Amino acid sequence: MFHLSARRALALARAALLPPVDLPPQAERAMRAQHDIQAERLLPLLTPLFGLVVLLFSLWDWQLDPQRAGTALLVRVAAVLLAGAGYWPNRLGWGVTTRCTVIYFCHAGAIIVCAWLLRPGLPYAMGAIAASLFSMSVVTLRLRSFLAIVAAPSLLFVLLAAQQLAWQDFAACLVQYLFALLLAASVMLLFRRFHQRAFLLEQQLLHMSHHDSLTGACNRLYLEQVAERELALAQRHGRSLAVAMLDIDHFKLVNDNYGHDTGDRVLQELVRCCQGALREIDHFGRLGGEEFVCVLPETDQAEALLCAERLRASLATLRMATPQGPLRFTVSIGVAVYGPEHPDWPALLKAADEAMYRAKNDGRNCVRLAGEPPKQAAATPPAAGAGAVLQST
Ligand SMILES: Nc1nc2c(ncn2[C@@H]2O[C@H](COP(=O)(O)OP(=O)(O)OP(=O)(O)O)[C@@H](O)[C@H]2O)c(=O)[nH]1
Repeated sequence: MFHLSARRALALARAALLPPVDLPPQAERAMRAQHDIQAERLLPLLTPLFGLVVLLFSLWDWQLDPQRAGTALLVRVAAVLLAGAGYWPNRLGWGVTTRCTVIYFCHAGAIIVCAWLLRPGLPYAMGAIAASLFSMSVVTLRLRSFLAIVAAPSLLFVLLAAQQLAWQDFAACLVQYLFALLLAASVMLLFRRFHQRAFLLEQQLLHMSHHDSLTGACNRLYLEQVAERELALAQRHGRSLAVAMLDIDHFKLVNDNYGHDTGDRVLQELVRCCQGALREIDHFGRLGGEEFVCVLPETDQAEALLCAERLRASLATLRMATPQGPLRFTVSIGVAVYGPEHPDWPALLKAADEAMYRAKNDGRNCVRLAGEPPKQAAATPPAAGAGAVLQST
């Protein structure tokens, strides 16, 4: 039994000594915003809990000092009513810290004032006053906010204790209060550290579930979600949207002639190059194998063809060093533009796929547009030497 407790204490101490998590500022802001949302949801649920606590305190008041219990009850009820402004979202747009400051000031203030009013005095309520500090150590992840929340009730406590107590009792209460404050602040910092770790882990898991582990491009599932969202936005705002499907030409030959490792490097290099060539608002994902898709929001047909051609040309000029010498590869691209002929994601993807296969049939290393009449001039003429797309040079 003792052994278990010692191990637990050791684990706790080790957790407390965990090095701080170095979250980038943007992730730190996202974590705080996520925590604020959770805390905001929690606040209305606390109303019945604090209501019950007030009721129990009032019963205790009658037990301690029946003569002044009525006045104390009035103080407690007034505090509950005032605290209501913090429990529910209001039109003033108060943030979580402000709402917690109001709630804590009303409740802790009521405990302090009632203890001061009742005959046993403040030392009897030290346990409740100290315990109330800990409830605030989980509602914020910022030390500054925590100190701002507890500042006013702490000042009230010090003033009333100084007025009521003899010097020695005042000093003893102050030491207890400061000790509780220090512990509550440490709990808050520890809670923040655990929260940071959990957030970091969540972000890593999210990234893993959204991205292809080999290339780092979005995976099929995530790309579909993103594309559906972009399509809904395009539909709603009457904006254009295009999709380009890329397929590496004769990729099987790369694997057969250069090995799978080099094949993998080709896929990674393609993703790096395409991501570098696309805009921030574009999305690039791997459908599977050597097939990739670009979702291009706010892009019309002419822009999409230009973008696809730019990708094709920059990939065709890449030279990859391999043990067998430099390797170049090309891609065939099919472009489809959102419109009545392809009104949703599956239709758009199918159209881009068909256009891509037309590019393959037209000799590879070229761009084709969905819905383009077969006899019409090609959007991009097949590049020189497109028949033998994969070459060692
Ligand atoms: N190295 C590597 N190869 C892959 C991966 N996924 C699929 N492949 C290979 O990609 C090749 C695709 O070959 P095919 O579907 O015949 O297409 P292709 O050779 O590119 O021919 P075309 O598309 O007609 O130009 C297969 O040899 C697969 O094994 C991967 O993650 N890494």
